[in-house]
Amino acid sequence: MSDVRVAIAGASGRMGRMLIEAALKEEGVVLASAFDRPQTPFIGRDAGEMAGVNTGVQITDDAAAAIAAADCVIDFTRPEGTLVHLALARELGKAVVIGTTGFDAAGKAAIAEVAQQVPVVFAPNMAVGVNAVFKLLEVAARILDEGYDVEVIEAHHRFKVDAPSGTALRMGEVVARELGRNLDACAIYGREGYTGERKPETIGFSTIRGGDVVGDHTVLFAGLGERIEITHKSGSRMPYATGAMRAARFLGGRSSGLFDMQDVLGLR
Ligand SMILES: NC(=O)C1=CN([C@@H]2O[C@H](COP(=O)(O)OP(=O)(O)OC[C@H]3O[C@@H](n4cnc5c(N)ncnc54)[C@H](OP(=O)(O)O)[C@@H]3O)[C@@H](O)[C@H]2O)C=CC1
Ligand SMILES: O=C(O)C1=N[C@H](C(=O)O)C[C@H](O)C1
Repeated sequence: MSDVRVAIAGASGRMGRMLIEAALKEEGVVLASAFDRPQTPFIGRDAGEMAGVNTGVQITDDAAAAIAAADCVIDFTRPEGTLVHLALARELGKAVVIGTTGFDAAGKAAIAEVAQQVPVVFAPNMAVGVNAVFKLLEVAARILDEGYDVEVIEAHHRFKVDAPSGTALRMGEVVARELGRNLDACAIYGREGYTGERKPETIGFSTIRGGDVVGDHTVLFAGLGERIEITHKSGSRMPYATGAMRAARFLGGRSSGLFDMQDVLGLR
């Protein structure tokens, strides 16, 4: 199979930098372009500068030209930016890997619609370990289907803008699906004041924000007399970035369709 030429959106962001580094290392992937918003001070600088590498690819503020130069755009930015880049990818007939979290229902519907015309991987967490945890949660929920309260706890760095994390929400969705519940109806996002006793069918979410925590997620199944905790801790952003490269390679040769990392990793 031929190399996949990737365009990195949000090139100077935390994930953008990591994605550039991963693209330079990953076999079968070529860094075609990198772009960011016009106001960032990194426009015109070499995409590898922050990793101490000269790539010959300059960060541009011309998203359309950057996407046109690639087979696949990899986007970890913000929902509003991703939707603009997605529309450009559709016009230009390019594949899209979306790692951005925090979409509302309309944003998710827009992604599904574009995926009818171009291939898209859309996943809140591209790390292999987290995707393994999604499978472990299916098994745990099937076994612990009665008498256990489900709580999802996540911690991230102080700069994160959405809560709960996309990963925490997906964990809640996975467990709710296995338990035959609808997450929209049973989720409790934080508690305060006189809450009354916990309702057994609820799935609670707790969010911690602080310092430079890369990303920790725990799903707690709490029964009377025992507790089971399934935890994933990220020590680096590189597993997200290498997962995104796998996703870009997975899309090579596909003409349309909406996929997630479970598809990419063959875990479906
Ligand atoms: N799926 C996964 O595996 C992972 C997903 N994420 C998600 O990726 C996203 C980015 O995270 P992170 O890298 O930490 O964020 P950063 O804020 O560090 O980077 C975001 C980048 O996108 C740019 N940007 C912001 N708003 C827009 C916009 N409206 N249009 C175009 N570009 C924009 C920023 O530019 P500027 O600096 O000018 O604001 C910046 O370069 C988040 O949604 C996060 O939850 C993160 C890690 C893993
Ligand atoms: O913003 C982050 O940093 C992360 N965001 C993703 C999420 O919202 O789940 C993935 C990871 O937890 C890091």
